[in-house]
Amino acid sequence: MSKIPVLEIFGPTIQGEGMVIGQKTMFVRTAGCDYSCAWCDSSFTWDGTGKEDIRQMSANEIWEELKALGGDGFSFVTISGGNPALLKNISTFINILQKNQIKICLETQGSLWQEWFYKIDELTLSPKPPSSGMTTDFDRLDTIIGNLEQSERKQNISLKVVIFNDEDYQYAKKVHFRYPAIPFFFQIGNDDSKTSDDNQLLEKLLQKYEWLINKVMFDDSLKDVKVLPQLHTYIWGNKRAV
Ligand SMILES: C[S@@+](CC[C@H](N)C(=O)[O-])C[C@H]1O[C@@H](n2cnc3c(N)ncnc32)[C@H](O)[C@@H]1O
Ligand SMILES: Nc1nc2[nH]cc(C(=O)O)c2c(=O)[nH]1
Ligand code: SF4
Ligand SMILES: [Mg+2]
Repeated sequence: MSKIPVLEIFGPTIQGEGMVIGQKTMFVRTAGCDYSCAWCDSSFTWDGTGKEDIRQMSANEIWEELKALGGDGFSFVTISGGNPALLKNISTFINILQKNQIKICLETQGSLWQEWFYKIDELTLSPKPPSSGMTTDFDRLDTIIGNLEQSERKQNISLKVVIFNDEDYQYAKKVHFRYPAIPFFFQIGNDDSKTSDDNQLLEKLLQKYEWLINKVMFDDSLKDVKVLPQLHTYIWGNKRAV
């Protein structure tokens, strides 16, 4: 059976971001990304620094490890990366989760399509703003969102754009107005994702969160949007695998 490159399996924890923030979940983090965002908080998945920790695992081995870690205490698994959408064979893992009545959440930037997206219960598309240094291929994103909308999966997807500055904010608005029917989340960016000084980080993130809330509050062109922090960083700072 074909293998999946896995960097982290952890949980139970809470989903710290986006459409199901607060949800109790297990996490599976795959290796490899087709992007290289300037501020990526999981750059060990693609910059070579996590290379030694990559495990080539079968879908069944991942499932067994999730059960060993989470026991009977979970019904939700979040797949993130890197970009899990690089991996066609995740479908075998998804089938195992579905067979076991586990709800599935996926984090991806929306640069690549996979047929197994149809099986994701909470699919977060997170196109990247200018500060990332990446360029969004909007034709690709149109195709992904179009496919899911046509298959009546609209209620299973959301858009989440990370904001570091005014230019990112303008980009986020452009994305929201392009897909007005898709639930939209602004997420505050963490520009210090390596520090271990939790108190200083928290203070900084709270200030930035307030800055972003104020922008949205006084922006009449934005009505039906949500503004969120990365909740897990407020609790555990930049700690990995939480
Ligand atoms: C590490 S990425 C992995 C999934 C996928 N590659 C993506 O970017 O959507 C998971 C989420 O973390 C967000 N993220 C990455 N670095 C961040 C940072 N420094 N501050 C806030 N959010 C960040 C991404 O935008 C994405 O929504
Ligand atoms: N608790 C927690 N919530 C998260 N939401 C998205 C994450 C990610 O790195 O994709 C993440 C993560 O790493 N931890
Ligand atoms: S797309 Fe996601 S994993 Fe890839 S570099 Fe950007 S934030 Fe990191
Ligand atoms: Mg993260």
